Amino acid sequence: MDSNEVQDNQLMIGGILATDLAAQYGTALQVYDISKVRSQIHAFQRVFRENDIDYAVSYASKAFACIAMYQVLAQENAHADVVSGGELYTAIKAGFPMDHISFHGNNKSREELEMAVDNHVGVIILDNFYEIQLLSEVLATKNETIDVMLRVSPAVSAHTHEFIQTGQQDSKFGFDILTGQADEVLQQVLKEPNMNLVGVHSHIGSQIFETDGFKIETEKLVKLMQHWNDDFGYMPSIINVGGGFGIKYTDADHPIRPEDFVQQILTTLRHETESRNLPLPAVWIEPGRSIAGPAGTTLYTAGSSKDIPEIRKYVAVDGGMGDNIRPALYGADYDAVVANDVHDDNVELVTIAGKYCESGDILIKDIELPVLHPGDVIAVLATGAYGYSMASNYNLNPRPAVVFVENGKSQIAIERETYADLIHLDKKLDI
Ligand SMILES: Cc1ncc(COP(=O)(O)O)c(C=O)c1O
Ligand SMILES: N[C@@H](CCCC[NH3+])C(=O)O
Repeated sequence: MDSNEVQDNQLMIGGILATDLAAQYGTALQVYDISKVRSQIHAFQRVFRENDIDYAVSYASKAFACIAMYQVLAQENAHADVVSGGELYTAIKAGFPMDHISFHGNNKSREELEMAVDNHVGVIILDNFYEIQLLSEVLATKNETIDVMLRVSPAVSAHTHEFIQTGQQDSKFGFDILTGQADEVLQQVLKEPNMNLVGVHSHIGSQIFETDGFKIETEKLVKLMQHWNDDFGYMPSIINVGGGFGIKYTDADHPIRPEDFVQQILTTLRHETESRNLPLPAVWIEPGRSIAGPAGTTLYTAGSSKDIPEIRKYVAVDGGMGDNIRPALYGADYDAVVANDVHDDNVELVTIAGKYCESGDILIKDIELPVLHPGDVIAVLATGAYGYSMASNYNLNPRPAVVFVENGKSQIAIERETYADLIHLDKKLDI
């Protein structure tokens, strides 16, 4: 952990004592140090500028989105990709510039497409043939035109958990290159009178540590550009390489910096386009985890414990799989500190369990922490991506509050759900 974040053995987040945040807002609490969000966006933007390549840093909303997050993204001139009417609605309510939105999804509904067209989103990323038919009808009815990209599946198997691989040939996303679907869709879309094809998209997966997959992906996209130009007279002006840059969760992870993945992609792109005598396209990226993940910390309060001699000591916290499903879903590992006692020689091996009625509700298995007492604040680190955004109300537990901190100031971004919120859609039976 960054030593600047510890003062007098106390964890600081964005210049504020974590224990003060816990006391002020309660736990479980999702905290974002917004300066980290900003600086990662800047780092991505800098790489493009240094390489003199036209770009968009399009944050993948699915990692974590709320009105305040879209406001920060807009302040930093980032784009955003949305994958649902709900994400689009939230961006609209935040006043996010619609021309900076890319609309993704492998089964967009007619209503979602109408919403995207009515709000003039920047680009719709087409994923399947049915969607083209729907969008074509929507555009004709409304007499509108829109920019589109084609999502292709490049047959790159990234080295990551199989649940979060997406670029392999056997994937539900995008048009397959190898079987000729990508060529077929290209010809179809070029004939669509109301669609303006601006580029090609692919995404190979998430939490990737090796650069090889991105290099192969870029080579394949350039090869596809050349093939489309030679055989169909179409040259994409944008290639969107998706996201997936891996981050450090524990000391076992040794990722390169997220912006260094982009440098590798740009170096490959320049080499490939020059050797084929092709124009350099603009490059769009869609980082989610690398922007939101390291900026997030979840604060919990330690409660009960159960010591099974010679077997394991469990310490339970006031959250768990409802606010972070990743350990249960992917076997994901996290690191944690005791916010009110970061460095202490008196440590013990414990397992941090959640409060949900599920044996698999374990946040961290076997971690050495200073001896815990009820009331201690445990901070689980790097929880900013796919934590709150995948949260549930399992066991009818309210979802935590989300707080943004920066330069010593904190502000609620999402209120803690109340019990009343939990039942606000319920109807009493009258039969
Ligand atoms: C199409 C697309 N773009 C971007 C992302 C963001 O990926 P990550 O959060 O790993 O950067 C995802 C998620 O895997 C995705 O499916
Ligand atoms: N939810 C996944 C990533 C999903 C990526 C979406 N395409 C995770 O937590 O790692």
